Amino acid sequence: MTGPSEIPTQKPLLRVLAGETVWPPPMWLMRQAGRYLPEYREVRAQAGDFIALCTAPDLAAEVTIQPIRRYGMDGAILFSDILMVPWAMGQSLRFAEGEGPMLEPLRDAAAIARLDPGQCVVRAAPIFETVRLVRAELEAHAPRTTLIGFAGSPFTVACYMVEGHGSRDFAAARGMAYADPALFGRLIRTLVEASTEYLCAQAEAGAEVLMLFDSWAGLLPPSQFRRWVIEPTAALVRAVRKRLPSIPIIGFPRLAGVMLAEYAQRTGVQCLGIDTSMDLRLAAAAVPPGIALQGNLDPLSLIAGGMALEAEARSILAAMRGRPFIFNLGHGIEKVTPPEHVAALVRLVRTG
Ligand SMILES: Cc1c2[nH]c(c1CCC(=O)O)Cc1[nH]c(c(CCC(=O)O)c1C)Cc1[nH]c(c(CCC(=O)O)c1C)Cc1[nH]c(c(C)c1CCC(=O)O)C2
Repeated sequence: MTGPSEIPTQKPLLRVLAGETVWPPPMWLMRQAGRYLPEYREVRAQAGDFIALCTAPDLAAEVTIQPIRRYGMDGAILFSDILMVPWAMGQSLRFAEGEGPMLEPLRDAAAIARLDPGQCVVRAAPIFETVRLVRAELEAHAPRTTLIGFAGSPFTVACYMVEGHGSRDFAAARGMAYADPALFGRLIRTLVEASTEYLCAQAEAGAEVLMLFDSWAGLLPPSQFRRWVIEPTAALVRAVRKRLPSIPIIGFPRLAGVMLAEYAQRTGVQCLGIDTSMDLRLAAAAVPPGIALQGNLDPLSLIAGGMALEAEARSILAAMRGRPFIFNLGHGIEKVTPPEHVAALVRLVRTG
């Protein structure tokens, strides 16, 4: 006899995160809502700037759903940005056309002390409303699609907060971590605290999975990687789990290389996002077998389409057959990607 609590969830992405092998694998694409879609550009123009779009629940919910409507993806990722946490703690932020994000850089103790982590979930309230709207829409029209909430990992978000903008090496942030580890540590702890509340609020509003984007983890040598990536991520995962014991968490420590195994063993995540540089078979051999993998098609192959795309996608499927796996890109989709190439990829993956 199977009681109601033992009936397995039917959502393929949640089954994989529970450690099951599902084939063909569930799929979604990082940055699947974005400028390569004409329907996104239309809503974006209507919203005005990017922050206005992230904080307008109707519009943010609409763009979150667009790739589900068009492609029937197994995962819908909340439309927002990792820099909404610093914004919600009071750091000034704007997205300048062609320049990416611009923040008022945090360079000293006074600037870090002015951050208000307690304000984070208050100012981010419209984002949780977006989560509620998307979840209701998915339950009504796409009941097999899983809603993914997210935050940046403390280290990557701290990189932008200290530097004030994107960078190839985040020298100011990494320099602070060496020169004044107590100060950098205070910023990291503030981010762990605010991100815990922020992620729990997304889950309470209806997010079924949480993902941590650590785009710049790979900049750190091993000792620093343990201190600023593994330890804060483990603390964040523990704090979220204390409140929400069963929520699956995907960690994405981009360019972690050989540190991936230690990240998998020590952070407590159920699934690892794998970047384009990593061999999937080596990643699978390096991590505990119950941990699902997600990735790692090169977004450039999706721009090219045709035989190049087909060969890359098939080699990923061959490497991952027989283990818990979620098909994805290894990095966000590029804005020049032809939408019909995404459709071709979905057809290919769906036929396994
Ligand atoms: C580092 C980082 C950021 N944001 C994010 C990361 C981690 C992943 C990565 O490494 O790419 C994560 C992110 N950003 C966005 C999402 C939404 C969900 C999704 O579809 O994946 C997610 C999960 C929307 C966005 N975030 C941003 C856009 C483009 C804004 C626009 O439409 O003008 C989108 C759709 C802006 C953004 N936001 C950020 C940058 C560097 C930029 C500028 C780059 C660009 O312009 O493409 C910070």
